[in-house]
Amino acid sequence: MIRLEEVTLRYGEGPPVLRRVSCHLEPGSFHYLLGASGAGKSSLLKLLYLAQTPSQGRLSLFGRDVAQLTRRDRALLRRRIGVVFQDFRLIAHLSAFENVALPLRIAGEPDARIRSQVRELMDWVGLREALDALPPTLSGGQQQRVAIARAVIGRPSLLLADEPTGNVDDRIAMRLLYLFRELNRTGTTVMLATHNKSLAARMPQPCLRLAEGQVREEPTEVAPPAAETVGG
Ligand SMILES: Nc1ncnc2c1ncn2[C@@H]1O[C@H](COP(=O)(O)OP(=O)(O)OP(=O)(O)O)[C@@H](O)[C@H]1O
Repeated sequence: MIRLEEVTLRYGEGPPVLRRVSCHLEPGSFHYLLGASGAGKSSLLKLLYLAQTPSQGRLSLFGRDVAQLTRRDRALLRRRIGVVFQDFRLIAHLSAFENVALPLRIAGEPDARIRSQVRELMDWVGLREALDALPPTLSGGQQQRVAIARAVIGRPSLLLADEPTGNVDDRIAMRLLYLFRELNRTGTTVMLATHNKSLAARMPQPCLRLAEGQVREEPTEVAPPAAETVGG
């Protein structure tokens, strides 16, 4: 699904953000991408959604060397990737409903199916009341959930999410993790960049850690069971 071979990424003349990174992620896998602020998590995700190209080395997605893709191939491949951007990138003049519906409209789904699927998903992420709202009128956490719904509604082959639970409380964050896990169980490969190690530990999955330009696998942490309440 994702193969990096000796991939180096640098911006302009700056120091390398990734240094000769090699790794291979199987189709259907689910990884957390961990690392300190500035370690390069967003940069790695940008490579994977084809917003950056490796300065050196080879990146393959869905079995294709991305350096060999035509513009049309890149566009087609991107349609198979759902992305949750750190800054959401919602379309300000479209309602929350229409933002989420967008991938289905592009895919030419019939109106009735779009209506029912968007409503069901917006219910799940707790935004039933916000269907008609314009993104700038929503809170950061609500916008983040619209962005997540838009990224997953088309059941992408690959979901890349950059800090997708950064703006919501723990209860909603867990609900979103369940959503990602369900998507993964039906075949989507998931990579989720997060600072929130304790949340990740509550739904353990293999971890990749970025540090000093290198990616390494890290043992999966498991959260201790919640303390029992007195008298409960
Ligand atoms: N467009 C850019 N031009 C130049 N340097 C950049 C650019 N984007 C990122 N960088 C640099 O690359 C490094 C990695 O940044 P990146 O945003 O990938 O880290 P991150 O791990 O996602 O951080 P955070 O957790 O704070 O989002 C940083 O030193 C950053 O300054």
